[in-house]
Amino acid sequence: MITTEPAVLVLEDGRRFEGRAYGARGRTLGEAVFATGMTGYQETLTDPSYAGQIVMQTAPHIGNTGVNDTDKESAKIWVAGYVVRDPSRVVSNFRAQRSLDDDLETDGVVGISGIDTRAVTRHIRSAGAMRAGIFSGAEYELSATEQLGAVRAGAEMAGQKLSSVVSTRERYQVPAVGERVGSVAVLDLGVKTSTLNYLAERGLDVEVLPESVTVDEVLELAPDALFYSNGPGDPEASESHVELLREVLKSGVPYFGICFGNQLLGRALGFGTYKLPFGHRGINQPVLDKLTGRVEITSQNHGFAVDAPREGVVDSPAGFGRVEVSHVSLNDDVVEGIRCLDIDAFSVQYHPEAAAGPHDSMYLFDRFREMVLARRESPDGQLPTASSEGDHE
Ligand SMILES: NC(=O)CC[C@H](N)C(=O)O
Repeated sequence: MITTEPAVLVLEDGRRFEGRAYGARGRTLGEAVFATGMTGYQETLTDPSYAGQIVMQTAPHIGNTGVNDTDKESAKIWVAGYVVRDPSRVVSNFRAQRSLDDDLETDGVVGISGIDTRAVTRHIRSAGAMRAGIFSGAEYELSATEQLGAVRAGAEMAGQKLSSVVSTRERYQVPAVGERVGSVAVLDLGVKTSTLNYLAERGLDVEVLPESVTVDEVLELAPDALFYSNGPGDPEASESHVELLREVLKSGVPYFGICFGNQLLGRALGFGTYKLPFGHRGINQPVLDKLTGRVEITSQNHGFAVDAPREGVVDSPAGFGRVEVSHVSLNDDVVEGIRCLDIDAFSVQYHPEAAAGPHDSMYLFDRFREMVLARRESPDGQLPTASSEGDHE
């Protein structure tokens, strides 16, 4: 229900933005970030990579089409908090089952509306993503000093390991659809439902594994391929997943990673990762595929990036052979993809499952399928063929 109850968004640098309570009431803390997608709020909210973040939508009208059970990318809303300008007073869509406000409340997500999201975005764009808090209900009554103190006592995103918060507790399977190509072990670091479906639709039997799985457990499964999903947190704090990846790569299993999985491949290869000032979050981020010269409009949600040379082929500092940056952001030249030339491994920094977003990057799932097929046909290490590389849909 849209109310006039007050709420306040407090940034760690002391800025305060007064608004109205939205969703659950109370206090929430997290990293304030902005997302520029004009559609797809439900997919954004249920993307586990947003755990620990207070997400602000730059699109002014949110909630117009309500929510349904089919567009969820995971079991619940993961954002730590939600900031919008004008929540829709009416829900109007034939697929709507509930209002967004209902789900925010059910999932206990504290939000705020009536915020000049443009002003906050401009501020974050120049000052950088920072810790923030939303205070409503009884928490609104606290003094400004107490609220700011709470925000400043909150955890910084840098250094946080959040995979165990979002990962599945138990293994589960998604069976291959159509002609079976092989099996893929998916390390669930915050995986989205669409990703699993796209892998299964490429003929892969999907085995989803908790993030705490050991190397031996993965190798025991003898998967035809390994996949690392997107996920929240700082890649630098995920050393166990980097170690796991190194061991599996050494055993020759083909690898594809997206977003967090790109950062972890970067680290496994021996490159560093660093925090971007305010990150890339939205569904119209232009990326150049250097291999084909094509530009993709991509769906993105990341605050960290891989530090690797943009030009040419370099040796992996960790001894995995030759590597090249395959994709770059056309906005700021950030590394958006990595390709290994001597082992079967590649990854992208964006979300090819495009939930929400344009489907330009779907070819990457085909590229992965080709890689798995090539490896099965020539177990001694056939690299993907040139024809599969340019296989855009
Ligand atoms: N969507 C993701 O996988 C995000 C990766 C990482 N948590 C980042 O913010 O950069």
